[in-house]
Amino acid sequence: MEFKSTRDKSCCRICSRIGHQSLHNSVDEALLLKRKAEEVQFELNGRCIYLVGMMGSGKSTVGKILAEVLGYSYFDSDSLVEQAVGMPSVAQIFKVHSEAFFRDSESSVLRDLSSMHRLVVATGGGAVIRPVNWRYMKKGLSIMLDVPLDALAKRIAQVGTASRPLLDQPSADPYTAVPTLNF
Ligand SMILES: Nc1ncnc2c1ncn2[C@@H]1O[C@H](COP(=O)(O)OP(=O)(O)OP(=O)(O)O)[C@@H](O)[C@H]1O
Ligand SMILES: O=C(O)C1=C[C@@H](O)[C@@H](O)[C@H](O)C1
Repeated sequence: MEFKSTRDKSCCRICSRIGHQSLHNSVDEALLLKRKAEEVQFELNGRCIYLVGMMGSGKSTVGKILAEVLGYSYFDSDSLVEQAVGMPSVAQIFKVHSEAFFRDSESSVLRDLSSMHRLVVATGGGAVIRPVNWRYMKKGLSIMLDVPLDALAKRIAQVGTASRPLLDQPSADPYTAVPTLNF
């Protein structure tokens, strides 16, 4: 695969509006990730990749890049649960049913995925708390995205906590709530 340099004049005109350094950092990170994926492609031998990590740790962002480079299909397990339950959001599933109901459905989704090949799966932030989920994920390769809590809180604060059932409490702001989650 050929990588086109983005450090040309038109790129920098865009950067001058949205923050040159941060855009170049994310381009560099994506490029590095693509190169690493190419390196491990043949050793994977079709095994699935499960991305685990706290909410906002970058599982979807990284997962889509990995899937594209590896020629894998990308799935988000939260979205699959929403489809299976027939509800538009995790927040609604928690509210109408319960977290336990959501977790049961999440385990069924992971069980079904575990019999497949050539998938990159972005798991839900809380998928790691159930041992049975690890039994399913062990059939592939699991990768933890370990992001410092203050960076996570900053990312979550940028989009708000309304769609985040575990953080959407009257007293909770992400800077104090994220470190209290027991994952
Ligand atoms: N390496 C990174 N550096 C800075 N910001 C990032 C990085 N990766 C992702 N982000 C940003 O963090 C936010 C969350 O990313 P993303 O949706 O990929 O996380 P996630 O782990 O899939 O979240 P969730 O599990 O809650 O769905 C997004 O706004 C994304 O642009
Ligand atoms: O958005 C949220 O608040 C959550 C979504 C799912 O990933 C869950 O796994 C997580 O525990 C909470």
